[in-house]
Amino acid sequence: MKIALVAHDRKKDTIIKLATAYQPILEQHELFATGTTGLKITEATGLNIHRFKSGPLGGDQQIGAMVSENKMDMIIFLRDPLASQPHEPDVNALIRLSDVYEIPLATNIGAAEVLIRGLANGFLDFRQVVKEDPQKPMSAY
Ligand SMILES: O=C(CO)COP(=O)(O)O
Repeated sequence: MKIALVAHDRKKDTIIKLATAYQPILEQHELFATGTTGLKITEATGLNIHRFKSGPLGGDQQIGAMVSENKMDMIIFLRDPLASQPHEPDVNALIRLSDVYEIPLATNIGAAEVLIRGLANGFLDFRQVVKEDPQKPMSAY
């Protein structure tokens, strides 16, 4: 599965802890991240991560482009709910597109843990079926 990891600055420590705790699961998948998030996770864990641009420089949109092609299977996006972001429209666009394509997306650590455990237990296997027709959102089936 293709998994995106993104965290705003005050959530970086949290996503590093998450990636460290679930490294044995995550390393079995293809990982993507926005620039700084990916760098910090790789430094802390050694996980192999494809890094896009930093979020404010377009990284969220790059992940969104993969979603729009139905090429992303799960997104962990630890948003900071207490700080405004200069690229708020990009953040909202990524979340909206994930809803369009029905991509499982967690915006906090509690939901992220459930998703990762679900991933390990095959709950995301439906994504293989969806990807057979990359133009079709899940709801079209
Ligand atoms: O801003 C972000 C997501 O909106 C994250 O970007 P960085 O991982 O580059 O800090």
